[in-house]
Amino acid sequence: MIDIQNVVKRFKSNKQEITAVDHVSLSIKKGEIFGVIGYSGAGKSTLIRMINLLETPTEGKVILDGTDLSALSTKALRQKRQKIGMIFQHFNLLWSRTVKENIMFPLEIAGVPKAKREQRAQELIRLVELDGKEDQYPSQLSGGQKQRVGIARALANDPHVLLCDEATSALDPKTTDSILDLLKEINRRLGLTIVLITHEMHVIRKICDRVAVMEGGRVVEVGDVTDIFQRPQQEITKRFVQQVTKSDEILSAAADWQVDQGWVVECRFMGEVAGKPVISQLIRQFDIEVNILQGKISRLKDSSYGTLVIQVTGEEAEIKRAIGHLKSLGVGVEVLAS
Ligand SMILES: Nc1ncnc2c1ncn2[C@@H]1O[C@H](COP(=O)(O)OP(=O)(O)OP(=O)(O)O)[C@@H](O)[C@H]1O
Repeated sequence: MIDIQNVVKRFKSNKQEITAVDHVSLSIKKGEIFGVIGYSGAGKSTLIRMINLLETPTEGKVILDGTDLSALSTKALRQKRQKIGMIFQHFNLLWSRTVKENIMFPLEIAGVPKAKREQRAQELIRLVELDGKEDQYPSQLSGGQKQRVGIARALANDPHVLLCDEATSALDPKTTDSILDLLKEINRRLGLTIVLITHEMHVIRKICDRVAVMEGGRVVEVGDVTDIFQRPQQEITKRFVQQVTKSDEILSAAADWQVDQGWVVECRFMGEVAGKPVISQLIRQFDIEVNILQGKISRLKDSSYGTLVIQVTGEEAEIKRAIGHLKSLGVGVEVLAS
């Protein structure tokens, strides 16, 4: 659906050259929610803006539904862009227009007749649950409601792809969740492909099917969200996963855990193994004691993921055997202190 092929973007400023995106290749499937995560300056915005050619790649190609975007004439590109909706961190609404007028604006540009525009705007207002707000101005709306207008406007021309540029970064956690639920619902109902960029693993965890991790302009890791949570490879990915799997209490307690007694071990459960009485079996099978220090269950888009921090005491060789057994069951194990 979206093929990003060896894309590079360099910016020249003050005689300096910055490589914002450095040889990135990604293949995004039709109907999936694909997330790109990275810290500030990683190149996420530049990358997502190359998907609709708001930024032109210095090298490489972006192929959308089989069409090389950079090979299109200005007119053909404008038409193609109507099928790529975009929403932004700061909503980018027209402040002098009402909710309905904002939503009708892209239809006006596309030359859709007035009656049809009105009808479509009403449908979209219902979809994003803004009934009753159609004649209000953006300044009269909450942040979440403004983003709902942004989403409705982005969907006006029935796009195949929705690009989300840090769409929830300006919102509080509860509103963030309601906007993420809406995006998930739109993806499910309309089969829309969604590409989002974020610096929050919570966003990836809640709605994405796959994720790419960016650092210094490069994609350093890519995979299914469930796999990335279970087996993060790169240091940066591990840090992002920790954002949601390790509570602040675990992180601060980790510094204090004493090593004088046994080992402190973090176990990560996902899928089938999460439903099994693994710890009670462990105590029965091995000559060890287990003390539960912390536990947390996180919901992913379609599954759940649990972390449990335990203190294991006993003979070192027996602890090692018990840990080996946990690993053989598919439990992710990390020794935090020994
Ligand atoms: N128009 C531009 N001119 C010059 N440098 C730019 C331009 N746009 C981005 N950059 C630089 O490219 C690098 C990547 O920026 P980009 O905005 O894509 O990163 P990001 O991951 O989206 O970060 P943030 O979340 O802070 O926006 C940064 O070093 C940035 O300063």
